Amino acid sequence: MVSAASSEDKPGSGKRVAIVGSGVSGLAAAYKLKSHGVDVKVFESEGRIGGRLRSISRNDLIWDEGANTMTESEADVQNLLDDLDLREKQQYPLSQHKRYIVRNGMPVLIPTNPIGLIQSSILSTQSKIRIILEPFLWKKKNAPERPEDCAHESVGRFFERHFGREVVDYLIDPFVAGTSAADPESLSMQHYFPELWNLEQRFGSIIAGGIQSQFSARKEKRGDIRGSPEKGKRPLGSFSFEGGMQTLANRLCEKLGKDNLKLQSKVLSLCYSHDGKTSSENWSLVVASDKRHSRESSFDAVIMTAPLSNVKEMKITRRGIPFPLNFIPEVIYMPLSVIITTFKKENVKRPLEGFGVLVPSKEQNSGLRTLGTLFSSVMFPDRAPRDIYLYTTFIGGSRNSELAKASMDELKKIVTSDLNMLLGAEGEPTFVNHYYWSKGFPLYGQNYESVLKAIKKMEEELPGFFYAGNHKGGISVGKAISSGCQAADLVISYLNSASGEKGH
Ligand SMILES: Cc1cc2nc3c(=O)[nH]c(=O)nc-3n(C[C@H](O)[C@H](O)[C@H](O)COP(=O)(O)OP(=O)(O)OC[C@H]3O[C@@H](n4cnc5c(N)ncnc54)[C@H](O)[C@@H]3O)c2cc1C
Ligand SMILES: C=Cc1c2[nH]c(c1C)Cc1[nH]c(c(CCC(=O)O)c1C)Cc1[nH]c(c(C)c1CCC(=O)O)Cc1[nH]c(c(C)c1C=C)C2
Repeated sequence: MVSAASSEDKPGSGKRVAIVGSGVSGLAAAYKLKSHGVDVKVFESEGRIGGRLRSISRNDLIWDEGANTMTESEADVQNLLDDLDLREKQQYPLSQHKRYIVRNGMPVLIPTNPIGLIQSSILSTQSKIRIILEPFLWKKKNAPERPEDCAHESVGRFFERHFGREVVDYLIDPFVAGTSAADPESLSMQHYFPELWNLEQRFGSIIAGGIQSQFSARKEKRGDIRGSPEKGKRPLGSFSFEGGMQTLANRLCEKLGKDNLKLQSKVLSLCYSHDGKTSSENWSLVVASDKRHSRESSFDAVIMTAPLSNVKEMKITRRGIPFPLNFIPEVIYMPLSVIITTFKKENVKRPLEGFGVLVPSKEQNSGLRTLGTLFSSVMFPDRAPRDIYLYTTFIGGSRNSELAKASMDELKKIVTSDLNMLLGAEGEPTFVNHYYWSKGFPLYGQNYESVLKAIKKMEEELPGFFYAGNHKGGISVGKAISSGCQAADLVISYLNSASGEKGH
């Protein structure tokens, strides 16, 4: 547990760490370090905390313009929620397992078990048979032969080999759109679905491998539950908080204390100056705030959580010599618009219960142009008055990157038309709001290996420099938290190490 450290075993006492970025990874790292007695300072370029957690309360409505839900598969997340006393604020969506994919212009419930799959109209009989027979029929002969080709295989190609094209078009394409705004051909299988990629490496068939590893995971879990009854009782699945996802960032910030946070403070440059005598207080930062530049000195370590595209713009010097960042590759980001609409319930003729609906690329032929819509007020009834539906619709991603930056008027027309076709929403929405993310998510594409290499190079060559956030190990909120906690652990070991210089 993060808060378990007693005052005697607080190894970080008297040490100072700078954290760049107040997204969930930076805040989680700062909180963990503070719990270990480290003096932390978080620098945030914007005038608000949370980064891609961004909830708005207005006009009796609550909505999220960034992440809408999160999961707690990572132990770091479970510990953090316990420590922050956030359990009573956790909100589980109603009927969250009801999720829909559009086929022939109409939402179809996604099957959640083999019988459901057989009964579902989402796939042809041929594809269903192919899924059932995958343990026997999967095409090893089509698998890339050279390990390097295997490492570069796309998500689309991988699933096509195992299940055929229709599964890619009607299950994988909408799934990756709904979890990364990308498309199956651009994503790297090894990096986007590492567990499934490993299953193929180990078992060949992903169905047989999946069943086998689920079986062992259940056995392990039964052991865990016996040890910790509290955790075993928790409902599985995604959740948010009263007031939206921002509640998590706000609680982290409260625990950190306002004095440890500097808003509107954009980090422009970092300087590591080891004087050869002490291994501490070697880092200083130049920060731009209110049109002034100031130097913030005497940090023992730095955790960088700003997107790599922002890091690339920073200047770093090491022992007085510029440390050029030209080895950082160009990261591709998914642009995305998030559009909030509300409709009077009486005007929505075919409302659906559940989490939301995803639109496969192929369904653009039916005239649909959105990526998907979350049924926000159906999931969380306190997000809108009782007689209103609030929807959160996503437009853009790799499928339609230009459309992501369309005007509010154009986006409103698209959303109104799609919700009319999918849910029978009639007339104009009673409220519209729009937020544009020019760099919504980093793409875990074919060049992702070079992204990881660049992060490793910075961490190896800059003593006391650590990188965390959604460019490393996964884009979900849970993975970003975990990445922040892991960076905090590495900083604690670094501060503890006798030399304090990771061998430099
Ligand atoms: C529209 C959208 C929907 C999403 N939905 C979900 C979802 O439902 N579930 C889920 O699990 N995940 C979701 N995600 C992903 C998830 O929200 C993010 O991956 C995660 O919040 C990223 O956290 P982070 O700390 O790594 O980065 P960020 O939140 O991006 O934080 C980085 C911070 O660094 C700051 N910064 C940048 N440059 C500087 C600088 N030079 N100096 C100081 N500060 C700087 C930025 O302002 C920012 O606050 C969604 C993301 C988006 C955009
Ligand atoms: C249609 C576009 C999008 C929707 N949500 C997002 C986009 C781009 C963003 C997003 N949503 C989730 C994540 C985390 C991914 C992860 O690696 O865990 C991100 C970046 C959560 C999520 N959303 C869906 C799934 C299956 C998940 C994983 C967690 C869970 O199972 O709850 C599906 C989904 N996303 C959207 C809709 C409408 C939808 C399903 C109907 C919107």
